[in-house]
Amino acid sequence: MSESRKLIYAATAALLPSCKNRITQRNSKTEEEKRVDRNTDKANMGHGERVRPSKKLKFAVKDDHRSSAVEDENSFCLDEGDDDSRDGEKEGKRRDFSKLELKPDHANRPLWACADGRIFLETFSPLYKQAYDFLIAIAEPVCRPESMHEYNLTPHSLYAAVSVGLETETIISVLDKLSKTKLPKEMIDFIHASTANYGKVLKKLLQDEVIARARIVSENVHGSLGFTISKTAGEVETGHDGLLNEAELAAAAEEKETHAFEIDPAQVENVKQRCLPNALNYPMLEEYDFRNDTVNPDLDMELKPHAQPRPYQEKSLSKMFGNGRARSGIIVLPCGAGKSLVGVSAACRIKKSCLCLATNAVSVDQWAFQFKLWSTIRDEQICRFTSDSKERFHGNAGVVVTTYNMVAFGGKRSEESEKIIEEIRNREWGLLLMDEVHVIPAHMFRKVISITKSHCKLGLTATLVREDERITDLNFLIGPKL
Ligand SMILES: Nc1ncnc2c1ncn2[C@@H]1O[C@H](COP(=O)(O)OP(=O)(O)OP(=O)(O)O)[C@@H](O)[C@H]1O
Repeated sequence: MSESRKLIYAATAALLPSCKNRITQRNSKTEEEKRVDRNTDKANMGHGERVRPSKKLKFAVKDDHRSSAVEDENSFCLDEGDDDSRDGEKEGKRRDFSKLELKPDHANRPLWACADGRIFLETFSPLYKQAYDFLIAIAEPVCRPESMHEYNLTPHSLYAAVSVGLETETIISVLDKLSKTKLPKEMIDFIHASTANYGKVLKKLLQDEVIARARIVSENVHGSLGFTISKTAGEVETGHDGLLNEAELAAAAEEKETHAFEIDPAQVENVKQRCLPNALNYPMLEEYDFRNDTVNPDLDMELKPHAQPRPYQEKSLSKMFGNGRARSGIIVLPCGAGKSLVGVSAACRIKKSCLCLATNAVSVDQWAFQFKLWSTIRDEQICRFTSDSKERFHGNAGVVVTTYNMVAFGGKRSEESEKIIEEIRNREWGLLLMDEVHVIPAHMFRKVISITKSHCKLGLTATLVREDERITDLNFLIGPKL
């Protein structure tokens, strides 16, 4: 794999409840988006009920994770031995806000910020929209009854925030401005702990034997530590700029230096594992510097003029492409919100070969149709690979749409299928586009990820709620929620 693979590390301290097993869902206030929200409420949230995973599910996932290690161990979630009355008592304490110190003008402010990292947003506040945009950038949505929505600060949500250019102090000061109460010290400490080491950990990582061995030393490096150094302008997600003063904006937009080193593609999974909370505890983002990838041929494909991503689709894409590279991760949009256009837009920006994985042959046809509908891809550049359609694209680069099963299948294949799967295995894919990631078990991800070589992985889903215990950590296998 070429040198364009970049790994960006962010230090976090896992002190707060994990984002695992929580619903994440977009919200918006336009009429069109409200319609979409209603669909999602029905589909995912049991008509507006609070949706936390069942205890059974939580335990199953915990067990499943014993070796792959995720932040659940640091979670404030209730212990397995708790009975219902203790659950109720603890929940009661968690919901007791009487100790929070109200600011005099609290009525004008939309947020309640709690010491345990939970944040509640009043949906009737005039500042709702700005606060919503800001919270989506820094926290995980948990649930959204009609008048009060709940969010949670997590290590992953905070490292995603700093990695798109938000400064630690900006996060704290905007939260403070929006909060009805003085920000709890525990929350401030947590934000510092989760973000302080962002971008400063490469040296530390290289002290680890596994990671040091995985490193490829390139000639084009500077400085005694041998990192490649590049400069990018920090970016602030649009939508909450109005809440920041000029100094904060300037700080957030300041030019940033990125230090990087390359690792052996065969070692990617090992390096990721070393960075998990049970080892070095530096959760990782994976980025693809597609503009500087001269090894893989370009795919001549643009969005058609009628393809105009909606603001929330654009927002998801800007999180993925925020710093000029393509960041691996998961985009969560409600049913019917247009995930296909988001996927096609991502492929059109990267302009390299794209492998699109769907759950069944009908979806494969729909994805092939969506590529042709929204992009200028030529018929001979896109093909379907299912048990009924064994197509191959012409030229150096193209899009293959297939199913998870077709790629992961371990049994005997027809000669024709064998040739196609060989091509899929041998090619470097600019983008691995994965539909419906919430229903795909972890072992299937691991298999398709190990069989295929992709620079950027984008998962699409309407919900991150775990459907059953087969699904382990999507953050680890694909990337964080974007
Ligand atoms: N920006 C847009 N402009 C116009 N139409 C759009 C846009 N985005 C999506 N659509 C349309 O909205 C409909 C739903 O899109 P799509 O099937 O991609 O949704 P989805 O998020 O994949 O839904 P599901 O989760 O149900 O599969 C489609 O008819 C699509 O053409």
